[in-house]
Amino acid sequence: MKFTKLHGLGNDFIVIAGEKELPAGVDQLAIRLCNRFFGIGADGLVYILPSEKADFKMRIINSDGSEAEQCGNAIRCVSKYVYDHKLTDATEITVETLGAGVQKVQLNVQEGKVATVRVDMGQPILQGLEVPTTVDEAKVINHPIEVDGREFRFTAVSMGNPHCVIYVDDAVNFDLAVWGPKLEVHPMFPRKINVEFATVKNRAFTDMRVWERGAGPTLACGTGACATLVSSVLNGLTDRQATVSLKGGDLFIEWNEEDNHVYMTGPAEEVYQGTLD
Ligand SMILES: N[C@H](CCC[C@H](N)C(=O)O)C(=O)O
Repeated sequence: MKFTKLHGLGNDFIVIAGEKELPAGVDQLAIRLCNRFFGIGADGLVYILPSEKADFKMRIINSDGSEAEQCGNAIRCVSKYVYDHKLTDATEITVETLGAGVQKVQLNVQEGKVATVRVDMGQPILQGLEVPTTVDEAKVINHPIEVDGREFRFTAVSMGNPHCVIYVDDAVNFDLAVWGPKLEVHPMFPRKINVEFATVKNRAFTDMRVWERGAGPTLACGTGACATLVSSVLNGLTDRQATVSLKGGDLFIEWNEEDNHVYMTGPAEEVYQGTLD
């Protein structure tokens, strides 16, 4: 089986194209292949599949074997793959995902290869029960949550997959490995949750570090960056366009007031191709 290793700001994926559907036992395959010592090593396993509604369909399996509804960095990697490997020559394509339906994607090509990608990530979902959380409010903003005797305040945003954004004094040095896993599985989040710790530097720039559901501490999270921007606007902390700076690099996020869609712009890179017996 052929695969291609790609990443978006260090959030890395094993990409497999050419299958008609997910193989049986894909959860166990993802766990095995994503293992950084006994496998290829990645944050997730991504399939490019045929779609009846879009040019391509993307399915993403986290390194713990759980399937996610959406993945911002992976959709940029998939978009780069299909252009660079000549599955399309269009620079505007559509990709179908479980969590956001058919998404428009713009490819910025430099010297014949995709350099950056601008993705329409769709409309954020803010109703508490739809994110989902156990909080039945139209918007869950700065809501208290206690874990191991410490109280945090979170804002809940779904981009098709669930996120809770928490503002801290120093996100870059925050103890992500202690608090991330505790919040990921908190009973307030029925389908677990991706946890973003953010520090707003000014109205156009936010530091953010992420503990991902099903993958742990990744270098970047595209949907998490979108959730962070939406949360920061809801909390009156940033404008509707801002840079979200992650450990692996920066993403430019816009929450358009006219169409209520969130747009994410960032890079995608191919590392190598391989084959598995
Ligand atoms: N771990 C996430 C999926 C990957 C999202 C992230 N890698 C991104 O770039 O959006 C979840 O279970 O919802």
